[in-house]
Amino acid sequence: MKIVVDANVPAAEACFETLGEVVRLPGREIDAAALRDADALVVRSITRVDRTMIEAARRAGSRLGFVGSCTIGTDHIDREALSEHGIAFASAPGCNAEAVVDYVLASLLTLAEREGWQLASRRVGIVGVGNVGGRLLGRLTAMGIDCLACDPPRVELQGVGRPATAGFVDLDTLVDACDVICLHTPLVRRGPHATYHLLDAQRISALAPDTVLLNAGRGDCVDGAALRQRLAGQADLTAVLDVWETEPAIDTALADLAAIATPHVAGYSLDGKLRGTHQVYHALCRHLGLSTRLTLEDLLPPPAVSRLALNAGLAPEEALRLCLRSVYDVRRDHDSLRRESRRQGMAQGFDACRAGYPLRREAATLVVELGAEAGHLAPLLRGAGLHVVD
Ligand SMILES: NC(=O)c1ccc[n+]([C@@H]2O[C@H](COP(=O)([O-])OP(=O)(O)OC[C@H]3O[C@@H](n4cnc5c(N)ncnc54)[C@H](O)[C@@H]3O)[C@@H](O)[C@H]2O)c1
Ligand SMILES: O=C(O)[C@H](O)[C@H](O)COP(=O)(O)O
Repeated sequence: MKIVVDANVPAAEACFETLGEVVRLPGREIDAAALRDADALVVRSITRVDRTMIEAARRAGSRLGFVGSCTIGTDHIDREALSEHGIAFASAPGCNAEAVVDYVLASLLTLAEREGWQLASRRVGIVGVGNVGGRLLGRLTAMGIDCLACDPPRVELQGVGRPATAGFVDLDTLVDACDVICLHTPLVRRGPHATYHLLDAQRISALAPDTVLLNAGRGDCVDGAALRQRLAGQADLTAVLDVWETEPAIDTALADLAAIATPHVAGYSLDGKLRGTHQVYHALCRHLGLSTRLTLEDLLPPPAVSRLALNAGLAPEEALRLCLRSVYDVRRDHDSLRRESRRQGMAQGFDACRAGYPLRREAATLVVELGAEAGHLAPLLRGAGLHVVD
């Protein structure tokens, strides 16, 4: 059994060599020829597994029977074509959702520090309330932050056994009423809830001055040219962009105008990536009728920083910023994209930052000890997802 695996999939040998021969290839170079004698393909989101590729592989005699994507997003996969060719598919729902929420909190706390405001004074609008948006809503609400949510497909599906959507609003209401807008929608090109350019030129021009717009869903959900125009012309918005149109050759002018610009790494915690690999390994074992031998715990090392002790003297948001930065500092990712895109050009710099991504863990891996005088920090820190012990 031959399994072709994207070179950026961590722990691929540990997982997939228990099932067959593993062949590693750069994700952007995996094509039909690479699949000629493959039984399974394991990718992340940069390999386009489309009809042309699948049909060319089949014409070349490929016996490909399984495709797995170790990611949440699946817009790079033509699932209809896979199913027509009898190829099983699995993705990794929710795998890196906690990491994306860490990214959002780290970004908002960084902006608040830079611009001199408090997160507690802002109303946050969340668009797309699935694994990522739902966790974000949960953490922000637990932190006492005022939130609005928008998810029309979820509202349509509500009923027995589905999470409540009472209080959800439509997108224009959310855009009107929120100081911070966080996009966590998948890329859907067609249909009643299409998200392609969900934030189009009209909605971008309707954003109130001082709005923070954060996109960690998919780049195509925002009209990048319209956003660039607004940022260049009025300079009254703050953009936090992790995802972009035309990655990795993204709009350099837009990246320069964004307050925080990162190379599609919001979900790049080690925990999130390994969870993605493990979910796909699990699915491939099931597909082959085999039992799994490895648990996620077998793959995860202990965190480099696991404990922090806080005493009196820190304001609540300052304490939270300090704790989150000890697990993840978004400024490092922003700086490395600036540096590498200048050094190597945007497309190569973008991919280099991702391929050489430093070790990052999730907020939940940090234990925060609070001294007797710091007990009042507990609700905010716990709400933000940290493991607090008094
Ligand atoms: N930047 C990153 O590193 C990163 C990491 C993980 C996921 N993502 C992206 O974020 C997306 C969301 O992730 P998730 O795990 O929450 O997915 P999910 O499928 O659990 O949730 C997506 C939610 O968006 C909603 N939605 C769909 N169309 C909508 C619309 N028109 N308006 C409002 N809401 C809409 C869905 O109903 C669903 O509740 C993924 O599809 C992926 O593209 C990016
Ligand atoms: O969809 C996802 O899970 C995320 O966008 C994920 O972080 C993508 O990672 P990549 O495929 O870019 O390595």
